[in-house]
Amino acid sequence: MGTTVGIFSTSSFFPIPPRLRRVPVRRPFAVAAMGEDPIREWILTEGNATKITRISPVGGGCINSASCYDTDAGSFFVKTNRRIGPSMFEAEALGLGAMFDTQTIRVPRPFKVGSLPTGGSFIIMEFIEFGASRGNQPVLGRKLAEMHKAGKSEKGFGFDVENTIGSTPQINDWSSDWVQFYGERRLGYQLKLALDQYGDRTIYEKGQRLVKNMAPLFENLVIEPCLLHGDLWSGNISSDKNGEPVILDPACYYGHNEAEFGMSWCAGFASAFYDAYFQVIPKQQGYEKRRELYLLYHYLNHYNLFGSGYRSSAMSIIDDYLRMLNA
Ligand SMILES: Nc1ncnc2c1ncn2[C@@H]1O[C@H](COP(=O)(O)OP(=O)(O)OP(=O)(O)O)[C@@H](O)[C@H]1O
Repeated sequence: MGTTVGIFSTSSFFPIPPRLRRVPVRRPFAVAAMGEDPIREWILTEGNATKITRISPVGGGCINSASCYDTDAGSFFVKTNRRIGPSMFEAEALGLGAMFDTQTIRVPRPFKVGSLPTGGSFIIMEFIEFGASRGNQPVLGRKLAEMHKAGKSEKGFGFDVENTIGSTPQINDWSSDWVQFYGERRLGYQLKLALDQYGDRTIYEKGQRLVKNMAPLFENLVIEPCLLHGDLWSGNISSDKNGEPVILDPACYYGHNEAEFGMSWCAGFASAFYDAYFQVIPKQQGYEKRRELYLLYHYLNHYNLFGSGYRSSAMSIIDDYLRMLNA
């Protein structure tokens, strides 16, 4: 039988919503399957279903296999990965759980993470029926800002676990200093990766020069750590059947709210999105000067993940800043 990941092992951590709550009545065939299939086991016990009526594949993801489990207690969304242990899904569940707890923007509620007996891991979460539209931009902007406002951290900048941005590790060790955190754990990590995997000394050295000289971009700012989705691009933004925005597949950490716009080059945010956002959290002084700095992390990550097509975007941002900062 697959092991379960400690903190997700009881329904009290992610209690089942009333819609899905039922007294479990187990059938003999369900008992017979226990232990061989921890997904089925959870759904038929803590998931409060007595029978699974249909399992259908859900397309769209690149990294994992996804399915919808229809049951007499509602539907569950399940992702499995046959190669990777549960730490990746554990990080996803912690991120989803943190966003869910803000009770602001809609995210799928995570229920359970565990290992598969044949190797690999799984995550079970709330199934969301998506609508046709990508959602209302002003509502998305307002709700995202509300999440940023509500998601506070007492530990500073970082997150309780490492997670991934695409498939690149994202280091989240806590820090009380945002400029240091962003310089070392975000830009510095990606620059080192480019040096190690491509031998790209030019981007590494110029990028490090920027990191050492970027403090003036943050002068006179008070930066409160707030909960970020961390990977907010159009593929991770949807809407439910009522048109409410939904955000998925996060790489959460507590950071400067402006860093959330780092993927704006492929997120399709309209001006109505930004207007609504800044009505809840006003723009800070110097926002425009930092915009490209926050894009840089994601361009570097794309360079590291997908190759040289993204190098020139990253390099020209670095060069522009070095000129602007006389560094
Ligand atoms: N909670 C959910 N309920 C219903 N459908 C979902 C839910 N979460 C994701 N999906 C759908 O399943 C598809 C795959 O999910 P996801 O994108 O999280 O997969 P992945 O392989 O983990 O990630 P990636 O997109 O990075 O490859 C998505 O395109 C989305 O349409």
